[in-house]
Amino acid sequence: MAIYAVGDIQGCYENFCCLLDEIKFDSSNDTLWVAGDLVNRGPDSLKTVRHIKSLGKSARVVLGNHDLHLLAVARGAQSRKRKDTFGDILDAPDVDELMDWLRHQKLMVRDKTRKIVMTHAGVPHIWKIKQAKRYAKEIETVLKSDDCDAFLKEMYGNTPKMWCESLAGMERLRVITNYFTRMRFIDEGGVLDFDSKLGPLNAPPGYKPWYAFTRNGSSKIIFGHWAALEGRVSNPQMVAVDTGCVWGGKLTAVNLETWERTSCACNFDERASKDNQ
Ligand SMILES: Nc1ncnc2c1ncn2[C@@H]1O[C@H](COP(=O)(O)OP(=O)(O)OP(=O)(O)OP(=O)(O)OC[C@H]2O[C@@H](n3cnc4c(N)ncnc43)[C@H](O)[C@@H]2O)[C@@H](O)[C@H]1O
Repeated sequence: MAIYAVGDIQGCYENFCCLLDEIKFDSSNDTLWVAGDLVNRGPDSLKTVRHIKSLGKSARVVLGNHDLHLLAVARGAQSRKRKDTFGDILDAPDVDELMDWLRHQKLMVRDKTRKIVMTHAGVPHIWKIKQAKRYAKEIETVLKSDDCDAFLKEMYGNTPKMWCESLAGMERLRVITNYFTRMRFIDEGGVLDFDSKLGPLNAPPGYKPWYAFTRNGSSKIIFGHWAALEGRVSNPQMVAVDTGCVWGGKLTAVNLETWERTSCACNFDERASKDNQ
């Protein structure tokens, strides 16, 4: 009865299968926490989503920025970008079923007994875990509702850059989405930076990696999103699981009881494939 967390798969289906074999994942006994960005940039988004969906209750999934972007494109709220590689999903006969499943996934999952939470990008120090769970629910609720398309259309953008409890409507939903799915560097007051995607030593002046701020409480936070971290963070309370599979790195699973890491080297490099075009 093991629990594993896996980082950004981004359509690297072969590596995903290799990793499941490597950890001897048994869906009738084990649980897989999937830290978001199931799709895009990699070669097999369709197979990846179908497989994770087929795991049923054995998989607990949070949505990443690429998953939300796929939903927006599939539902006609946004146009497809040149670099998007999820055309296999858009053309699939079961696209509606898959997208319906996707929009019913979470922004944050929590195991209160084990004191573990997972979101795609992290949880800012300005929010307590209980508060964050409430904000995640606001997005989950709108995704499942008839307002889903209106939300996906207005979701894009970098403003507001900072949380304020009095925010309402789309501004509130957009900033919550950005903390959960796009955050890397923030400042003491919680202002988000959207420019730097490099490693933690490249913080813009006045900013730090979100996980470097002290937070109260003992919950461990599992997150993906930030490939340049290569799965390493300075704070033992945080567990980074994006090891840049789609960028020529590895796909990693972390056992959430023993904290042992298992990785499969990638056989696809998005950067190399771009260079060869
Ligand atoms: N509310 C919203 N507003 C706006 N857009 C929204 C949105 N919601 C969803 N989106 C969508 O989000 C998508 C992402 O946009 P982008 O931000 O353009 O996507 P990206 O560069 O591929 O970043 P990614 O999120 O994949 O991060 P990663 O760390 O893996 O990769 C980042 C970089 O790190 C580099 N990298 C990887 N490994 C590294 C390493 N080991 N060392 C250094 N750099 C590394 C890579 O080369 C890469 O350039 C777009 O489709 C956009 O439409």
